Amino acid sequence: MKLIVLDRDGVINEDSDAFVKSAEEWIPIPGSIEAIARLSKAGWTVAVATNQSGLARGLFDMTALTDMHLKLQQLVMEQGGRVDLIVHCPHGPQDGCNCRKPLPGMFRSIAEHFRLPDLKGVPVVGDSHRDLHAGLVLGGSPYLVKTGKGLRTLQNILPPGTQVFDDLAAVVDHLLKADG
Ligand SMILES: O=P(O)(O)OC[C@@H](O)[C@H]1O[C@@H](OP(=O)(O)O)[C@@H](O)[C@@H](O)[C@@H]1O
Ligand SMILES: [Mg+2]
Ligand SMILES: [Zn+2]
Repeated sequence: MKLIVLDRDGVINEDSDAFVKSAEEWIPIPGSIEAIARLSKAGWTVAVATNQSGLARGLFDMTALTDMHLKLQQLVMEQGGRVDLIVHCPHGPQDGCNCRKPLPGMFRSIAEHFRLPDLKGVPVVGDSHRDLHAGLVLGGSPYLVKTGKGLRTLQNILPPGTQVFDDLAAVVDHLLKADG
């Protein structure tokens, strides 16, 4: 199974230090929607794993989050692709959950959803260290993009084997070329 796991804010859509709180604020990064559709059409299964502490912080509610994800799905479907699974951590930093990246809970859920024992070799694309670390626990291959918080993340040591690309579109170009 050709599975990829994407972080959301800063990889698919523009991030904000003020959080992305509504569908109106949810703006795709140029090329990302088309990149997801290209993966889909090439037979890849696309999952998203996103920390959404804004829920715990009371900055937005589940209706707003659902609207953001419907917008994502709609835009990708208009390009002939689809997002197969979106999982989110609704908790805040102090809630002690096991799903908030860098903890691997969401990645375990994704593996279970697709009946996989782990995520060995599955590309995990993020803009923050926590995205890369969470995926590594199950054997994911880390990809850092320079969008979102990526340039900041690049200032510090990256997990061994991390591949760095300008954006999600460049990651997808690389993966589809390797697909042959
Ligand atoms: O990049 P993903 O995981 O898709 O989502 C990140 C967002 O949930 C927010 O995560 C927050 O981190 P804290 O939750 O406050 O540590 C901040 O970094 C916000 O700027 C950011 O929008
Ligand atoms: Mg992010
Ligand atoms: Zn959580």
